Order: sequence, then structure tokens, then C-alpha cells
Amino acid sequence: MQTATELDVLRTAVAAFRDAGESLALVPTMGALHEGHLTLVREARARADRVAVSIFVNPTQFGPNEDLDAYPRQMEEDARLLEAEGVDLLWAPNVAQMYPEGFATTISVAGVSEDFCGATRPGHFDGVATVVCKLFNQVRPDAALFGEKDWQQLAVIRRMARDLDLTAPHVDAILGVPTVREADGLAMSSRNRYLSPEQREAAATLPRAMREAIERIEAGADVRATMQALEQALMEAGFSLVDYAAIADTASLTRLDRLGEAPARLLVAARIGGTRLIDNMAIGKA
Ligand SMILES: Nc1ncnc2c1ncn2[C@@H]1O[C@H](COP(=O)(O)OP(=O)(O)OP(=O)(O)O)[C@@H](O)[C@H]1O
Ligand SMILES: CC(C)(CO)[C@@H](O)C(=O)[O-]
Ligand code: BAL
Repeated sequence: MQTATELDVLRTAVAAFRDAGESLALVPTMGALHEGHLTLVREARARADRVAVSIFVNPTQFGPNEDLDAYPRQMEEDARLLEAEGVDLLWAPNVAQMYPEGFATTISVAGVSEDFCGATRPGHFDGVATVVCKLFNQVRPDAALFGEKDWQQLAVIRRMARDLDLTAPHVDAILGVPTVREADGLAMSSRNRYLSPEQREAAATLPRAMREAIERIEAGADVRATMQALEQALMEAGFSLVDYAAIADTASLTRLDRLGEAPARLLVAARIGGTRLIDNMAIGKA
């Protein structure tokens, strides 16, 4: 595996793949890798001749009171994990390279980025869209893979890629990979390591309560009342705040107060101690 920490080194490595006629898939990450990330890498390997992974803890997607400084950083261990997965290229820029003196451009995706995490983390998706656009321009992959765990992020990136012609037309080059879960159902996340043993146990209530809510709504229960019951179940389990618990259209993320014909998603963000967890699941007709 080649590691590039400078843009010209990255470009030379990518050009060598291209000169050899090889396809390239990109897996963008913020590091602190777990099985969720490695599943994205394996999917990428199955789809392209070459795989590039980026590791960059992007400061512009963190709010002023969020965990930018505390966010886990373990570059050497991550590099070992990626090497073992057969990754070809690790792109690990620093903040000054990504945002040089005078950097002044922001990409903002209206609509799909506004509710849910966009409302509770103002500016978050501007930071995500801008850095992902830069990563696409730096690496110029044929395809990029993202986790469904960050469902709204995936929707924002798909919208941006279509709007800005970042990928080939008529090709779904932005690929979503189903959420990888722990044995008790908790979605894997780098932030799970912030949880104390007691909080970790209580955190499994999140996917459990979501599945119960889905069963009830699919059996005809009222959406609003079921969302209230879901919030209550989380608070009783030890969560301190539910940022949102709602059903939305899968693609537009418009909130729904009942299931209809279009595919829908249950989306939840909730805090336990100082840790904010998100999860989402399909509901209704697939
Ligand atoms: N459990 C998971 N299953 C599938 N994909 C995942 C999972 N966790 C993260 N990903 C995906 O990996 C990519 C990089 O995510 P990131 O590095 O932020 O990890 P994370 O575990 O989501 O961290 P965080 O705790 O910041 O949410 C994203 O596309 C994300 O959706
Ligand atoms: C897509 C991403 C790498 C952009 O910083 C980040 O939001 C993440 O890890 O999900
Ligand atoms: N996995 C999404 C990145 C973030 O929470 O900032």
C-alpha cells in the first residue's frame, strides 16, 4: 500500500493506475477504523481494480462545541488494517493541505441537508459536502462508497454529485453500503468507544426500540404516538436527549406522518452521556 500525504504524490499514484487502464474506487473516512469501514473497503475491492481510502478528520464538519479534539486518531493502526485488506492507496492529507491559507469556498446542498442532523448540527453538511467534493476532485475515482449508517450524508452526497456532475451520468457511482452492527444490534461507529460499559449496554436499546417502533407502525400504529413511545423508551434506558426520531421519505428526507407507497426510513439521533449516536432503518415497503 502506498501512503500519500501530499497532493502531487497522490496524483502521481492515481495517474499510474489510470495509465494502466485500471478502475479506481474511493472510500472516504475519518479514520479510527472498525468493521463498518472495512466492509466498505471490501465492497470497493469487489467493484474496482484499485482501492483508495482517505483518512481526514475534517474540522469544518464539526460544530464549535463538538468533539473535534477528542475524535480518535490512530493513523498507524489504521494503515495496518488497510494494508491487510489489500488497499492500494491511502490518502492522508493534513488540515493545511486541505484548507490552505485563504480557502474560501463552501458547497451547500439545499433541501436534503436541512432537517435532522443538518438542524441539530448547523453547518455540518456544508463541511461534509465541501470536503467530499474536494476528495472527489483530488482522487477522481470511478466510484465512491459510503455507509448507510450516515443515511442523510449519503443523500446529501448523491444530490451534490448529481448537481455538480461529479460522476458519470447514468451511472450510480455513489454506492451505499448497509450498516454493519455489533452482535446486540448497535450500529458500529468510531464514537462508540466514548461509551462507558454501562452506556454501551444501554446504547443497544436504540436499535431494539427502533425495530419495535417499525413493527408497530407497519402493523398500523400511529406514527406520532409511536415516535413518542420510542423517545420515552430511550430516555428510560438512560439516554439524555433525543435530537430526532422520525419517519422520512428515503431519498428526499421529507418527514412523513404515515407510511405510503414511496420507500421510507426511520431516522433517530440520540445522546447518551456526552455521546451522540445515530441510526436508521427501512420501514414499510422496501
Ligand atoms: N457501522 C457502519 N456500517 C457501514 N458503514 C459505516 C459504519 N460506520 C461508518 N460507516 C461509514 O464509513 C464512512 C466513514 O465514516 P466515519 O469515519 O465517520 O466513521 P464512523 O464510525 O461513522 O464515525 P462517527 O463516529 O464519526 O460517526 C462513512 O461513509 C460511514 O457512513
Ligand atoms: C464522508 C466523510 C469522510 C467526510 O469527512 C465523513 O463525514 C465520514 O467519515 O462519514
Ligand atoms: N460519520 C459522520 C461524520 C460525522 O459525524 O462528523
